[in-house]
Amino acid sequence: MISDSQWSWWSEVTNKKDEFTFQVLTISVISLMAILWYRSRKTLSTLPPGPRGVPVVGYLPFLGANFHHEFTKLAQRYGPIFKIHLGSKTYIILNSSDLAKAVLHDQDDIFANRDPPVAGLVVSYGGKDIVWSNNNSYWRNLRKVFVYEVLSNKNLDETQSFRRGGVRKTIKQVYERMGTEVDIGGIVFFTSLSVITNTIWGKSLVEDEKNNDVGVGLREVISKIVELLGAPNVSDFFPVLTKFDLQGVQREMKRQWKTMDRILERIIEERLAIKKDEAGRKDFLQILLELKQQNTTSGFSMTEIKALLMDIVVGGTDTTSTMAEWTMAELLQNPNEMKKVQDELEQVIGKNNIVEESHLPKLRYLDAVIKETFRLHPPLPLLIMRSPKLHYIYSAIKVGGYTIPKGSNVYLNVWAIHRDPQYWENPLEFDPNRFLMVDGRNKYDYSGYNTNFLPFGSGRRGCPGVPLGEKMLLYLLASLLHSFNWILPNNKEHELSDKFGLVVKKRNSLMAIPSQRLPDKNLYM
Ligand code: HEM
Repeated sequence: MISDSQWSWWSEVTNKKDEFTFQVLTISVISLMAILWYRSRKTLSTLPPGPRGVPVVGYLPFLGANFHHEFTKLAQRYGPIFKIHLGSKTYIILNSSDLAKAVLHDQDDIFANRDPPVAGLVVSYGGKDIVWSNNNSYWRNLRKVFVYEVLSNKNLDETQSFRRGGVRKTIKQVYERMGTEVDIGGIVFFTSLSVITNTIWGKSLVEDEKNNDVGVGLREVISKIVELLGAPNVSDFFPVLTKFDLQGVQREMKRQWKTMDRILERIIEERLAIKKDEAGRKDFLQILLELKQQNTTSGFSMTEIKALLMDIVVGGTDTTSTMAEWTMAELLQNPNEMKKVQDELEQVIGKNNIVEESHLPKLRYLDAVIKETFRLHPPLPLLIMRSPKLHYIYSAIKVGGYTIPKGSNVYLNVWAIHRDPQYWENPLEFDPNRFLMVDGRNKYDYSGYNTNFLPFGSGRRGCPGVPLGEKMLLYLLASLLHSFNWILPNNKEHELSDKFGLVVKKRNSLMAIPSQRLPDKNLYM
């Protein structure tokens, strides 16, 4: 038998061991908690700086209506990257070319999601289009088809005559109004709409007599859609309030979407009723319907076709016409530049000829003027908001040495980058020479490869409509400037202030008076 005394050493050791284990455990837990606390503090301390707001609403009450100006002022105080709380959401605002590169190029895949506004979801059939889909296989497929099968060089060449029709019609209309004040925004909008709809479905709603009222209505619908997409909406800042639709944005967008949807359905139905061999030359709609019938992986459903058409009509019309208006406004403000552009047109095209798309690659100075206008007035000054992919953990995403908090949205302040004296000498001066070729090479194109200049964004979410947008803009402006001389009305002050929205426009419409420039009046018919 073993006596109690024999066991006492064991019980002593065990007790001591327990005590030891307990101590080790306690130290481990405390250390672990300290490490976690330190790490969480470290993470917090690496969040970008930013203005303090008030509880619940954050910085909302202090932010003026022109977001791009406000963000630029805040960047001057807090530096090129700052965070801001608006309602229940956190936004990270990037204001430098290096930071743009970090997001658009170095971590492009991570930052290629969207956080669609309520209005965006309504107009895109619940996020079924390219603009508002997340970075997933559905979006990749839709975008691939759009870029390679719809907007290919071959298709753009084949649809050239449709665009020509739209522009020639405008020249005739302006000719009939020579000597009177013309609303430049109005005419360039109708022309862009006519050119876009011509390119998509071969005939223009604006020109077609039978559909005249539809053409006029369409302008209102598109303008309203773009306005609603850019309107600050309480439901976007406080998603829990979405069902109450306090400002009625969702309700109004549904109304506009229904009108557009009816128009698109009618056009598709009309097209389907025509036998394939009677449809004539291929426009975008024909290409999409044929892709649908092919039943391949790139085949489309009818909803996807409508969502894509919506992207093209809404995404292509307002941006292009806004840019055409800004360019005309800058040229009227800078008569020397206007003269240089018109001299070039005379040299390349001649006064006894009209502009054709084949002339466009030779119009170097006009191209530089348009790029300089894009620099000073990027139509989407904050691009379209990006969101980091959801599965990235809290501390994984870093930009400029700061942590991008989970669930935050990222705005790229292109407006600030385009006016930053670090990249642009005398940034507020209108000087197209910055965009002229040096040693046969142009430092800037629309790809956004050089992140000092990003009017179309860049990377995998950059604008896929560049080839069409660029062509339309050059063709339309070259035609208006070659056919007419333009002066400002005496009684109106000419100023270049802007008004924020998804597409930033001139605050006051540009009015100008055209006069005949070409000797032969047949060149206007
Ligand atoms: C002057 C003309 C235009 C300008 C300034 C412009 C500008 C832009 C910008 C800044 C973006 C966002 C890029 C980003 O988030 O990085 C964008 C996206 C987009 N644009 Fe354009 N755009 C123009 C014309 C067009 C045209 C003509 C089309 C259609 C034919 C078009 C279709 C789209 C689409 C579908 C997207 C969404 C891309 C995506 O999310 O993957 N755009 N555009």
